[in-house]
Amino acid sequence: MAFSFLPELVISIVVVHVVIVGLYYIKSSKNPLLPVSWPVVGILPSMVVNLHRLHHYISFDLLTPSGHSLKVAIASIRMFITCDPTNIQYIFSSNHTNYPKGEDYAEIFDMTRGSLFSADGESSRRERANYQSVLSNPLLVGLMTKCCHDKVEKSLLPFMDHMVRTNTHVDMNDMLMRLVFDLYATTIFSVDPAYLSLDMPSVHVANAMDTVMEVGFVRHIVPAFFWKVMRRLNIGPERKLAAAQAVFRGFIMDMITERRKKGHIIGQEVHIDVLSNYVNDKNYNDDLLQATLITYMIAGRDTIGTTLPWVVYNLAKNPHIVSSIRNELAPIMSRKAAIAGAVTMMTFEPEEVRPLVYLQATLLETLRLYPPIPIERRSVVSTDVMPSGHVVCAQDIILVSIYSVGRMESVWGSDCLEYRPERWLSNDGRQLRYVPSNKFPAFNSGARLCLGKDIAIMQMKIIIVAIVCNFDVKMVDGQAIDTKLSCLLQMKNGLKVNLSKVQM
Ligand code: HEM
Repeated sequence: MAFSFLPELVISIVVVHVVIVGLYYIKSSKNPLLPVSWPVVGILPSMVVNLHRLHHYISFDLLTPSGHSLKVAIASIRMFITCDPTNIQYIFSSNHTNYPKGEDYAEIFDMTRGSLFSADGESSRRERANYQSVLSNPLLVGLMTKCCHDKVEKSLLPFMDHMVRTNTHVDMNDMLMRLVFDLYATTIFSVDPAYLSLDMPSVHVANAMDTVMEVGFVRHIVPAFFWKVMRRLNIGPERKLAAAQAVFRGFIMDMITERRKKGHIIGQEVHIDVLSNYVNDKNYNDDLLQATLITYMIAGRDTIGTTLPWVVYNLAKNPHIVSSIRNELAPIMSRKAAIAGAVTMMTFEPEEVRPLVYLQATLLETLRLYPPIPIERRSVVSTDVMPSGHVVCAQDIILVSIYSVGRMESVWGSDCLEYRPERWLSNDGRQLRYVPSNKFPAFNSGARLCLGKDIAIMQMKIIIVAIVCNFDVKMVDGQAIDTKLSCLLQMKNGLKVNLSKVQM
């Protein structure tokens, strides 16, 4: 009892220590942005000073000057940070069994414990096989693309049209996040929460998902002892996380309960959603079922929902790329117009968008510069030597900066910081160039490669062509486009745009 305040006292002492060292560091350093490793706290002060530009700091202040890989300490945590493609190949493919996600990872993302998201070894192979079989079922894939097409036609385009008619500017980040949440709730549970509708309902479950990723990020960078103490005391970010987890879990549990009550048949139709593959499977108890469905929501909603606003942002900044996409669409549009006559707005079917290589190059270029999962974390089982010559020791943490790989001059050339979809195309512009996943790890690399890549590309194509073909998008002046501190590369303050209709 007498020591019940001890954890808070320890936290306070450490926070004060870090702040004093940080202030001293800013005052004494000629350039406070340059990293210095301090005794006890390591690079923590320089990282704290640079948190607002973390990914740039990792890429250009840490990795570029050190030849793309370095060992650092953040307080008591030993880390090896890399973006070197030969190391990536080694970590994710050639010697991947020595670099699992690890127990720390499962603790950080405790909501997903047991599911593929945080599993390693045999259980990850078993779970991965199940996900693979669900996500390659042609009926489900068909449903996912059809549902995307329907959502675009019935929710997205009417919403955007309304914004034009009422001359209201739109937060594209918010709008697309709502759309993608609806899309994934519909394909996973056959329930459409209609987050994207004119009355703009509260998006508390989507907000809770964002909080999970924001506090997950804090758990990555502070020593486990601190966040566990905060969790126990239910203070600070951990208090926020506990509330968010309750909302997210509550939503998932409601979906499961509802399905168990109503069964698989609605009217004459049998559900072919994700939930129907698991709900009667005896290998999935309630906890594992919940964790699995949470993983599906995160895998689809977080990634596509994070990427789409960056696509729109880059298109708004590059009108010549919008023209190139429209040129690629022109033959399909005139064919459709000849059949349907004059239409006010157009949508596109999966078969129509599949061959559009310039559009695909635009999506890949966005993922190169703005990967929704900017950092991958792995642990080290036993001491080993990386291809770059660095020795990593058991218990070290490995951070692979996917964000940095996309901005490496040695991989992408001297124009690596330019947004240029053409770099993905063959000389005649008709085919996509192959880039191995260790040089383009936005969809991960090796044994744990993303299982939803093709679905994601198809859905993003359907959504982006509908926007590009029907609307002109102009960014509202004077806004700072920034990223959140999160495990995802989400926009911090949204993306405000003005819309106008393209005359068909
Ligand atoms: C822009 C879209 C997407 C991107 C950039 C992306 C990227 C990634 C990345 C980086 C990972 C590895 C994550 C980790 O190490 O934990 C991953 C894993 C995974 N993704 Fe995606 N993803 C996208 C969309 C999707 C979609 C739409 C689905 C399914 C509907 C999906 C299903 C999965 C699954 C099941 C895994 C786990 C694979 C494993 O751990 O073995 N992804 N994805």
